[in-house]
Amino acid sequence: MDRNGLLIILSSPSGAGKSTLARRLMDWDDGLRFSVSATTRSPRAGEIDGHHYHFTDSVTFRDLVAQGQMLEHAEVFGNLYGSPRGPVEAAMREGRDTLFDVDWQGGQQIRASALGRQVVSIFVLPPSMAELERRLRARGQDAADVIANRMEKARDEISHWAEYDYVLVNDDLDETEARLRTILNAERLRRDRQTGLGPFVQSLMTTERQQDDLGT
Ligand SMILES: Nc1nc2c(ncn2[C@@H]2O[C@H](COP(=O)(O)OP(=O)(O)O)[C@@H](O)[C@H]2O)c(=O)[nH]1
Ligand SMILES: Nc1ncnc2c1ncn2[C@@H]1O[C@H](COP(=O)(O)OP(=O)(O)O)[C@@H](O)[C@H]1O
Repeated sequence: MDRNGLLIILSSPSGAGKSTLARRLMDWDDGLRFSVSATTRSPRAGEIDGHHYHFTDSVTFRDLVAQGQMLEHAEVFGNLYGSPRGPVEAAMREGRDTLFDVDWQGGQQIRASALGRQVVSIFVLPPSMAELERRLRARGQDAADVIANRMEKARDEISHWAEYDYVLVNDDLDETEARLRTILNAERLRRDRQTGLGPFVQSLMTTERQQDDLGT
């Protein structure tokens, strides 16, 4: 395929809504591939191994890193997280766009490696810190100390907002999803302009020249 797959990075402080938004984007567009991360964190209730994350132990995780099998990796909230390289490279060969749910460290590493591809990075902000905490509690997945730790780290994550191409305040979920779709549609047009339109434009210009040659 001659189309270049986009690398789409979604980051936010924990609880701002990026997993929810990522899921909605995947439901909207079945051409998009989600990069399933590996992590040493324990599964939450309802999380499926191989779907939400590849759950693993730290020895295995470090082996994968040593073998160069991680496109990027980082320690977040005391656990290791990383994006396996193989599925991303396969998606790129197929010309498919890949969506990453990673923290700011992952974002920086993907931008730096980039695999020669167009990178689109999006940072999601909560409408307020009080609403962020309310969402973490309402999610009902984490113990009080885990939530406190995530709130403490939220400002560090937010401090990296300016490194991103787009910054969205996730107040109304439908509205934020609509904005994400707009971003994806526009970035795909930009990609097609760069990679797919050259021969077409060339053919238009050649047609015109042939008409000139016939004196029309
Ligand atoms: N660098 C990096 N960060 C990741 C990866 N997967 C998840 N994260 C980040 O790790 C943080 C914690 O993720 P998680 O434990 O699922 O908690 P949640 O964000 O509150 O749902 C989030 O900021 C994720 O974006 C990854 O593969 N690499
Ligand atoms: N715009 C929104 N308004 C209200 N609740 C939201 C919104 N976006 C997400 N949520 C809820 O907030 C909680 C945290 O969202 P989640 O997607 O798990 O965040 P993250 O992946 O960034 O940690 C979930 O319970 C989710 O349903």
